[in-house]
Amino acid sequence: MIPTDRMAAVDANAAALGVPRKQLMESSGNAVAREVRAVADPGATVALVCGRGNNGGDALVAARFLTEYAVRVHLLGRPETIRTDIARENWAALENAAVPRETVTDSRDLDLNAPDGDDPDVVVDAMLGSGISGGLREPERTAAAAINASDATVIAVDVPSGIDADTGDPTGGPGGVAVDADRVVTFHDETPGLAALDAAVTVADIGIPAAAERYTGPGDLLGLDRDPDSHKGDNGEVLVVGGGPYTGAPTLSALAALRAGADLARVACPESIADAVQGFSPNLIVRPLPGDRVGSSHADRVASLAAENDVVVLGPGLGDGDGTREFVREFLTAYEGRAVVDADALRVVPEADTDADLICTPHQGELVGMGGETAPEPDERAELVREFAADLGHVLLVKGAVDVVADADGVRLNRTGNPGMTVGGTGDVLAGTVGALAAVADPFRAAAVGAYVVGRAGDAAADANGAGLVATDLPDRLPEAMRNE
Ligand SMILES: NC(=O)C1=CN([C@@H]2O[C@H](COP(=O)(O)OP(=O)(O)OC[C@H]3O[C@@H](n4cnc5c(N)ncnc54)[C@H](O)[C@@H]3O)[C@@H](O)[C@H]2O)[C@@H](O)CC1
Ligand SMILES: [K+]
Repeated sequence: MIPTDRMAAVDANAAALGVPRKQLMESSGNAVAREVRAVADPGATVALVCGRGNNGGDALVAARFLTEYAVRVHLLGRPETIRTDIARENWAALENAAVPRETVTDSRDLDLNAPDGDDPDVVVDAMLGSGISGGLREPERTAAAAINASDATVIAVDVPSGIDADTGDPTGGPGGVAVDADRVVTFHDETPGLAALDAAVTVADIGIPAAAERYTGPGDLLGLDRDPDSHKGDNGEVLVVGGGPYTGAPTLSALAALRAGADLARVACPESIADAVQGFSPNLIVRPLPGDRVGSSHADRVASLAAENDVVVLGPGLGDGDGTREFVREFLTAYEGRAVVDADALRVVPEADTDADLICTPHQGELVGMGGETAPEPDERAELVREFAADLGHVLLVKGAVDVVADADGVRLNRTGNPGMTVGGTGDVLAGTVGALAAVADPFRAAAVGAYVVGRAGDAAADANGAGLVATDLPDRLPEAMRNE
């Protein structure tokens, strides 16, 4: 089962892998034609009712595959108003091939009958699919009533028009108008709502590469755009807790969080390094903690700072003193929010008793230090990481030439990035980036997208600086890396 928004991401990832939407539409249309053949013999009459989006486009393709049937294509609206290039191209192909078709501008005029006046044997509902919002409007609304009044076998493309593919409920609310389909032919994977319908569902493989789902890609960035009406704070406030033996690490995390879209980045660090951190950038808000190491005496203060933020990034540059471990343990025991845990804070996680939602970002050595297992081959490693994530009850992002993101339910692999990124500090950039993303997306997605965009930023930095890239090259390249194109 795959929710509609995830399907859109997979679709865009497939395009990036070289399988564009038009090719998928060809396979979808072919699958619709196969479904028609399964219910009606050659010579039967088939009415295809097409909307002007890609759902309609699927049926325009199907019409080309149904040469042995008496096909009639009904387009709801004028051809010039078809909304996508690929659907328009498929309409043009029908026109060129003189396939029987008509445009219906007023759906009260929609006549599904065959030329002899008989009911068609099959009606294909391709008015609206996953692009629907709200209840059916005209002309689709009246057309849906005409389809439901017919005695034909009704085959819906992707989802019955007027039904929410994720819930199975009418998009117009209880009692809303929707097509009552006998059969549904859907693509790649079933959306959760289809199981609730009283219709036979066929899931057609349309040739989306498995890698489009398993690997991160540009589709994973869809839906992360900032709401134009948002106010300061709506896009995330991130608290980085770190520093002591190191100054650059918490600074890099905080700067990356800002470049990844956070509205505010605060750094809680020992006062011994507070001026140095502030000196890196006036964009940072520094909260000094007494002394030169973070220790358990700071747990209450950090807990109250954490409460003012959406996400905590715990660990960059903290070091591994005894008092530091105690601090991490105490903090995690009390904290119930979201946190990215990195570096020396990681080894405390397996023994911590916490209700927090954690995203742990170990490299493979740190993973082993936490009690996890690794393997050289990515798929085998992915399964080991998934099992360990399930044991921990947290999201894991294990860094490597291929990054593995896992929780109890799933795995995503990431292959952006390059060997130049083994330089110090890139992990701090990643932790801050994931922190910013975790303020606006669920933890698994934040980890997957974070790995993807930091790798992309690293690839851009390597283009400019080769193997001489340094971690400070990365944050400024994040905005470009997060652009979905
Ligand atoms: N991987 C994929 O995502 C694939 C999708 N395909 C097809 O593409 C479909 C999605 O295409 P689109 O995104 O173009 O969306 P639709 O074809 O569902 O149509 C969306 C358009 O309908 C209009 N609309 C929205 N809500 C409406 C309402 N309540 N009443 C009347 N009109 C309304 C809007 O103007 C919108 O642009 C899928 O359902 C599937 O059939 C396939 O072609 C191949 C692969
Ligand atoms: K449909």
